[in-house]
Amino acid sequence: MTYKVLISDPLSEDGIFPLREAGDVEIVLETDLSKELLLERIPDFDALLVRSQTQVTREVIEQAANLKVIGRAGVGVDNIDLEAATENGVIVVNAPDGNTNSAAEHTMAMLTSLARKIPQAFYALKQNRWDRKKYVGVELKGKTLGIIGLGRIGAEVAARAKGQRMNVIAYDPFLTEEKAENMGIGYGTFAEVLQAADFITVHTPLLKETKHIINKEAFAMMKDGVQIVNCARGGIIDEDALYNAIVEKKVAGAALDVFEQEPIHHHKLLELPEVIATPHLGASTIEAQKNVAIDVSHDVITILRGGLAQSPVNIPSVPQEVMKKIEPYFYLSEKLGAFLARLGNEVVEEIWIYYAGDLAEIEVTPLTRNTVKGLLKRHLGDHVNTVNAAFLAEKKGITIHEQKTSSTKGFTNLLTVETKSKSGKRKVAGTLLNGLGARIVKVDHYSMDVVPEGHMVLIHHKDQPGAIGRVGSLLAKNDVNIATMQVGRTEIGGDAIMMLVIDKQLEQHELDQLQELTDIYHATAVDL
Ligand SMILES: NC(=O)c1ccc[n+]([C@@H]2O[C@H](COP(=O)([O-])OP(=O)(O)OC[C@H]3O[C@@H](n4cnc5c(N)ncnc54)[C@H](O)[C@@H]3O)[C@@H](O)[C@H]2O)c1
Ligand SMILES: O=C(O)[C@H](O)COP(=O)(O)O
Repeated sequence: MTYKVLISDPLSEDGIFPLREAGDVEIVLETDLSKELLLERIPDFDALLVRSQTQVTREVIEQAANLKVIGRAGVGVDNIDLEAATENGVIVVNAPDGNTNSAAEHTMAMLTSLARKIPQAFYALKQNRWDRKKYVGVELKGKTLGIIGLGRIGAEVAARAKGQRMNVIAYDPFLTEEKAENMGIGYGTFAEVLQAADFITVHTPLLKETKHIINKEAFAMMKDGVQIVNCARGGIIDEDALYNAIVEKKVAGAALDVFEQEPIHHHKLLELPEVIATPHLGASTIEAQKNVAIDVSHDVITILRGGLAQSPVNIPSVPQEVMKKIEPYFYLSEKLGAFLARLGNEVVEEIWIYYAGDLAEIEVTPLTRNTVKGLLKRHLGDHVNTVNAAFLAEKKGITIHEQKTSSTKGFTNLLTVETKSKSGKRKVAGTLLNGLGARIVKVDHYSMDVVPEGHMVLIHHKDQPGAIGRVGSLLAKNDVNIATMQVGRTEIGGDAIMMLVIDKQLEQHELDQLQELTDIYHATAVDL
């Protein structure tokens, strides 16, 4: 199988070597695609790799019939419609660490340039103006830097600003006084940081809650002559409010790497001499581009080959050590879900997934999603995956319960899946036998020992002499070879089940014939 990967923004050639070296990946490099061309091309691709330029809208995602993964070689995913990706089962991955250092260094470069008016002085010099009086700056030493958003980049900026002997004060919803103290910086509320700072730098993502957090009211709280840096996202600062605050001399200067609409043309903020700017260059270093391209390429290949991503954005990430523990149960969980889906045609209303033994000791949410995926796939097809399984179940009105129990029934690990529909409950349980792989060990209240794969027939019958023979003869007459057979009963002469593994898929008329046999109540074909 060859996976087709479209790279639609410029990515480091040195960084995409994992894709180049993969024998099962075909890369198509087409940057600067118009919206129309992207829509035309996208249905052919299994993966899309972007930076911040390509707008991966709902329309693009819905058009992308084969798309499994969108890789963002960088941090911000505001150019990707995450909701649409999740709904359509497309995994989004990013490279959150690879450009942190570059973005922090760029912020410091902007801060220093702002304080010393370096770009303005350089521009004057280029125009043959030797103007030493006009470009007198201020020192950073002893000034207070207010940081809004103390994540990866904010924290790196804080460390560097301390090196410049600045006082640092920060606000972040996850920052406590104690944490700030350990980092050797001050802690403040949003308002306190704005009030205390000589320079303010923002390092939050652009979210509903952070859109225009630096607005008219925020500027009013700041010191007169404050200087602002934004190397995070346009839209965190209200550009109109910033423009007015500069014109009114409330703000002495601003350094902007990002804008509300990019790319910008003839932006009014650039007409102000107090504003310096770069065209979204925070992550534009050889090192950062190589790092993010490597990280995202690895994740994209892993996902295409059915593995779990290191940095997923629209599904919770699973730490490596947890992944190692749950991976062996992945196959079993999906097969149990799929088995139950084929047991009946009733509308499932609720699903319970019980984890016992070794399974009760580990993080099981990914297994729950995988079980639900197995269950939904019968009717929803390959469109269902671990990203959208829970979402689709909810849409279909299925409530999912996940529970850890101590009831192992003598197994070292036991995964039990139960569904409830109007006509009652159905149950299947499975285990992973050391060295022998997955087994179904219970169907409803009957004990079993069956490998969950291939073509199976589950037959409910009356425990009577001859019932098994009649089934065997009929299948033989239809040239159906039986690979294995298991029989379970509750009491002698009572209800019983046969579970047959056969070498071919049964036709409907063969199933009908089985059901017509004496003492046979019902036969269900389960093809896994
Ligand atoms: N200019 C560039 O080229 C460039 C490069 C890399 C990253 N970025 C951008 O920089 C920003 C930060 O990236 P990061 O990797 O540090 O992200 P991060 O997720 O590590 O940190 C973001 C922090 O913002 C905090 N936050 C969220 N809402 C907040 C609020 N209302 N007030 C205060 N803090 C809030 C979060 O708690 C988190 O700690 C992102 O917007 C990212 O897209 C830009
Ligand atoms: O969010 C990011 O990683 C930065 O804004 C970098 O964006 P870019 O990859 O388009 O330079």
